[in-house]
Amino acid sequence: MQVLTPEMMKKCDQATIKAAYPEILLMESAALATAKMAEEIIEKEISFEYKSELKLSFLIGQGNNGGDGLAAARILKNWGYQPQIVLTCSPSELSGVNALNFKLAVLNKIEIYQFEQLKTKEFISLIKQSDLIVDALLGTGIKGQIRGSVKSIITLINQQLVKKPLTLAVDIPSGIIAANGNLAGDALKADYTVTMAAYKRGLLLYPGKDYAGKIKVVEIGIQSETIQENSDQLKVFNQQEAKKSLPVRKNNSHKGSFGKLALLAGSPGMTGAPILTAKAALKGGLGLVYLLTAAEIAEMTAAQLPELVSVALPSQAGLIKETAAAKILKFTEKVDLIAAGPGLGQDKGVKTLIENILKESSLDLILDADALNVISDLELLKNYKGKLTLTPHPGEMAALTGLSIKEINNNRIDIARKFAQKYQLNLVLKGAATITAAPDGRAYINLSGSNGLATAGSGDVLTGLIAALMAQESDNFRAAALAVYIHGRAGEFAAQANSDYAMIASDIIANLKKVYQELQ
Ligand SMILES: NC(=O)C1=CN([C@@H]2O[C@H](COP(=O)(O)OP(=O)(O)OC[C@H]3O[C@@H](n4cnc5c(N)ncnc54)[C@H](O)[C@@H]3O)[C@@H](O)[C@H]2O)[C@@H](O)CC1
Ligand SMILES: Nc1ncnc2c1ncn2[C@@H]1O[C@H](COP(=O)(O)OP(=O)(O)O)[C@@H](O)[C@H]1O
Ligand SMILES: [K+]
Repeated sequence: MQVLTPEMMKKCDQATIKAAYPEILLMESAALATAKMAEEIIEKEISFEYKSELKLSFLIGQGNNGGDGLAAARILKNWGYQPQIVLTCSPSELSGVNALNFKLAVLNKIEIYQFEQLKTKEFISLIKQSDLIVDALLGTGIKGQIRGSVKSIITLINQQLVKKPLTLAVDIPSGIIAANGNLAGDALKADYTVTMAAYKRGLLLYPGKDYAGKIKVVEIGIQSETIQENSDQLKVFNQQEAKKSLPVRKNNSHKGSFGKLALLAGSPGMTGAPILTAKAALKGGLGLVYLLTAAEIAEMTAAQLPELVSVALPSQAGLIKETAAAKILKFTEKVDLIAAGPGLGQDKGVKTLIENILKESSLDLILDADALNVISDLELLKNYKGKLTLTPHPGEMAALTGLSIKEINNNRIDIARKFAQKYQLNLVLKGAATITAAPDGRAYINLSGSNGLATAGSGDVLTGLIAALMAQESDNFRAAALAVYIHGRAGEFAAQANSDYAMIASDIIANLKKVYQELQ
């Protein structure tokens, strides 16, 4: 499912209206979907005897988001509810379809208040008594910081209410910038968001994602072709996408059919990282892992994971020597892909080693952690003969690009995509709302995961999973995106069993089986 910017959404609306779909009808569809969602929430969350006893408060802004709210209030009134409306402007300031929907609300005898004419105490009391707030103050048309009555309403609710009533946001929580998920000063937190036609970027990026609650995308009459034509190949990776992408395992197979991985990882003091990566790769369905590691720890790592084949490499002070490059390259002739980085350590030797692999190999190659940290010549990435995948967290991405971590997180979608296209590689930009970007411009925002994944070794597990899925699926980009999804979903299961606080990276691996069972 597509993810749009406000400009793309506007183009979709305009194209639909131009193709003979009257604007009022589009708004009515949005309103009907909103009313249905409100009713679903009421039935699920509130116990009541009569619909008419429920207090449904609609906060209405001056634009089309407010228009959606006005029409939804009227539909719910017709279904037997008693909605009330708080308007942020005077009725004379409404125009077009919004003015028409206001007239219809009046005709349907809905109780209407103008915010400016209410005393603060009256407004607070009205909100406090509400069973459900429908937030139709601002949608994708927000410009600048919140101001005027809209700002007063959001500030009053956020500052004066200890417990906010259940809230349904129309299209996007008011105050969240649809283009990037940032706050326009402040925003109204929702428990649910009903969003029209497609996801908006701001619903999936932080802090916006924290304000959106449970999101439902509803169809309002905009054709999927119109959305395709006016979007930019950015999609969500959700369970549906994961089910579609899960590689089919052949029965007539042997361990070679599911891939042989050369994992270049580990150093004394960081013996856990290669084990986590290797274990995740095997548990992810890969056939065979060779751990190529510093001589000092080869035996010890092999003892930790009996399924592993450990290969000792010449080392100096615990770090693999650059002279090991020839041995590694020779060894990799018998594998299908290479993953390098977890716990590898960093020095001049490691840097030369990674550079040599980039110059000489043509296998599928995944670079993570220390293997990323030692890269200084980005041209080596561009010129790599095989298919390359990088898995930086924002700190590593900052080092690669010269941008700050803040800049990366503020614009993670576009930065990841540009980098992937410029250097012709797959890029997994990790962190909450992980982006997977392909060399050809495709990109996914991952929807699974929880803050429990922010734990030591979690990234090592992801690298193993990416290797496992790449070995089983021919489209490396899709494999990486699927691995990110599976990692996140296993993290959700791990958090259910242990809590976000008490889960560790091994718990992610332990829960992979549940994800595979769910997806099969
Ligand atoms: N035909 C369409 O374009 C459709 C639009 N839809 C709805 O319309 C919304 C977009 O409508 P609009 O483009 O009218 O924009 P909005 O309704 O999101 O916001 C524009 C209004 O908010 C005010 N405003 C903007 N920034 C503000 C700020 N920082 N502080 C206070 N007030 C501010 C403006 O003065 C204007 O009145 C969507 O989110 C969706 O809910 C849906 O009904 C589907 C059809
Ligand atoms: N708050 C969060 N929500 C969801 N996923 C997260 C969060 N924080 C981290 N992650 C995920 O956890 C993993 C952490 O990887 P990384 O930063 O490399 O950690 P480490 O080096 O400790 O293994 C990544 O997949 C990242 O996307
Ligand atoms: K809204």
